[in-house]
Amino acid sequence: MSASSAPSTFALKKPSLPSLSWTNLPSSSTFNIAAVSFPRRRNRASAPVFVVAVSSSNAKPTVLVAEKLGEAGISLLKEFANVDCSYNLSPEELCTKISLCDALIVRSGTKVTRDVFEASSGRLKVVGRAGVGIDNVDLAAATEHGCLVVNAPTANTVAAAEHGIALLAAMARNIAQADASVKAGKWQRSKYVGVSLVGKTLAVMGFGKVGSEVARRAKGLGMHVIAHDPYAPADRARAIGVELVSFDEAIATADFISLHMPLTAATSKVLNDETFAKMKKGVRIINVARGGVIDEEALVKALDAGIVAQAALDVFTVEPPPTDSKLVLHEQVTVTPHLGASTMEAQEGVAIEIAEAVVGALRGELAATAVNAPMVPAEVLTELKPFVELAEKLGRLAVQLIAGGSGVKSVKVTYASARAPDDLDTRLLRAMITKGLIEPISSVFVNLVNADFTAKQRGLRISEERILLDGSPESPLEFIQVQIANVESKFASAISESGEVKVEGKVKDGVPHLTKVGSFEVDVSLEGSLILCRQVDQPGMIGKVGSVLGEENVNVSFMSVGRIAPRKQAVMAIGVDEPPSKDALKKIGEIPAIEEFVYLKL
Ligand SMILES: NC(=O)c1ccc[n+]([C@@H]2O[C@H](COP(=O)([O-])OP(=O)(O)OC[C@H]3O[C@@H](n4cnc5c(N)ncnc54)[C@H](O)[C@@H]3O)[C@@H](O)[C@H]2O)c1
Ligand SMILES: O=C(O)[C@H](O)COP(=O)(O)O
Repeated sequence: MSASSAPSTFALKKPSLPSLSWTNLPSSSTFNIAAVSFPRRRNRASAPVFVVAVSSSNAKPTVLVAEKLGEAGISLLKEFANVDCSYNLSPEELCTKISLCDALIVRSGTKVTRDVFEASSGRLKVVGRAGVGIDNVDLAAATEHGCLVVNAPTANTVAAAEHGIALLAAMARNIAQADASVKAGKWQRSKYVGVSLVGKTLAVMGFGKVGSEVARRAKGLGMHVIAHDPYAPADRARAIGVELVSFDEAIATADFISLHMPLTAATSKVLNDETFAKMKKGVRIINVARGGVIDEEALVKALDAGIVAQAALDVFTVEPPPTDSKLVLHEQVTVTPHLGASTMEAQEGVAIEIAEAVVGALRGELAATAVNAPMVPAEVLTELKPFVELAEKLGRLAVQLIAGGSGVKSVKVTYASARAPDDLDTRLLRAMITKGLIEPISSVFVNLVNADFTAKQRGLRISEERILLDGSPESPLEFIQVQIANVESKFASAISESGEVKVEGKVKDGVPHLTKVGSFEVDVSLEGSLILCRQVDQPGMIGKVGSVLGEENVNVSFMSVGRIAPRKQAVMAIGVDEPPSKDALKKIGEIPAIEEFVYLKL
């Protein structure tokens, strides 16, 4: 943002004439913010979408691909961006490179830490995780830096499930150990007698995409499948003949336990000394989720004690695991080097999925796989579009009405709608009001990803209220009102009866309109910029102001007067296409009946 941007607010109270006070508010036009865009949908018309806000410059963006990505994905990226494929970067090298990149694509091998976001100095707008697990990305830091994180959650599901089944079967029949033995010149047929799968109970821990595919396949092998997942709907499990059970029941009854939950604070080391002790003696464990869900030392002990007969592991707490890892070297353990997603088909699919998500996000489009932004369904977004504009403009107007020195701390937003509260998702509107409130007075970039965080960080409390109106629920909202408490206004008429700076607006024919300022009713479309004047209502006022602007070649787009009563005080709202000069504003202030006025940039 340029510190020398044109003054954007002019405020004057009649008694302070002629000492005109200008307040320099940074103009959003000096930074490229693609706030929220509503692009044409390619497909998945009703798929959930997420809102992104990106575009740091007009030049071609640069995408750093830090781990091997399928060719199809690289080609897609190259159509839109400069692509830098640099693999095996050290953390320091990554931090150095990142300041020149708009997007970063990684798999599970790169730690995208807070240091990376800090080193990017705000340029990094999207992190694409070419896969599912995002435990290698510091999501809190990404959100704080307004950086969108997208993943590719579907393309490797089948590959991971197939790998789980491959490990299950290989472990049960000692395939890896027997293979090594034959290659070592031995023929140990009695040593490698396995166990059968048919009729055995498999507990699937985490009944999401991979877990349910594993369950489906295990049923095909004749296994009895149960699952534990506190968040999975029972009917989805029932539909494939799987019973959802408690954690304790799952681990106590299973002959095989297959792990498919994400690594979170709740799942970290969920298999530990205590939980191994509750398992059936001779249980077999498969892990293609994340190493951290098992306490690896406890697993070694459980293997040695015979509680766990065998384990088959694709993932480890530290990857690669130490070469002297007791777990990896254990005779009863089969290991693979995090190969779950590594099929040709999955890698091609993941590369395309992530390249599309990253390019879309860089274009400011809606990303269907955002991880750190709230989900807003496509149809809701289309309907909310004009209200999103209204919300941002009301925020912008409200904050520009505040007198310099008044800290904005408490903002109340009221949404009036004939729709039931559950039918109105206000997260997007709140984010845009926050953007409108913060951006004119700071250099912070606000988007849907970081709006709530940014507001909190600045001590800005935004409370929301919904008013349920009678009438047709066709439109999602009748009006939005923004009130800022405990502040002084540079335009006294903007203060409501209850003492807050208040602006209210609605959408008419798809265009946002300002309909109330303080307690004055106005009606002016929110396009271009706005002059608000308080005057004594009398004939000729519109003409006088209009001719000052006309002389300056400033085009008036809209004008409306709201008054308390004829010949009493009135507020005139004038929409202008061009910013009036200081001189023109001074002349307006000098019109005798005008008591105060303010020029506001939208
Ligand atoms: N080894 C690999 O290469 C590979 C490949 C793909 C996925 N994965 C990993 O597999 C896991 C599952 O991936 P997915 O795509 O199925 O994810 P998903 O989000 O579709 O499913 C995860 C499921 O775990 C459930 N869950 C969350 N907390 C739980 C808890 N405390 N107990 C039980 N269940 C819980 C969730 O409700 C969800 O249904 C992830 O950890 C992912 O990173 C690994
Ligand atoms: O979470 C995932 O998608 C898998 O663990 C795959 O990770 P990878 O992309 O590093 O193979």
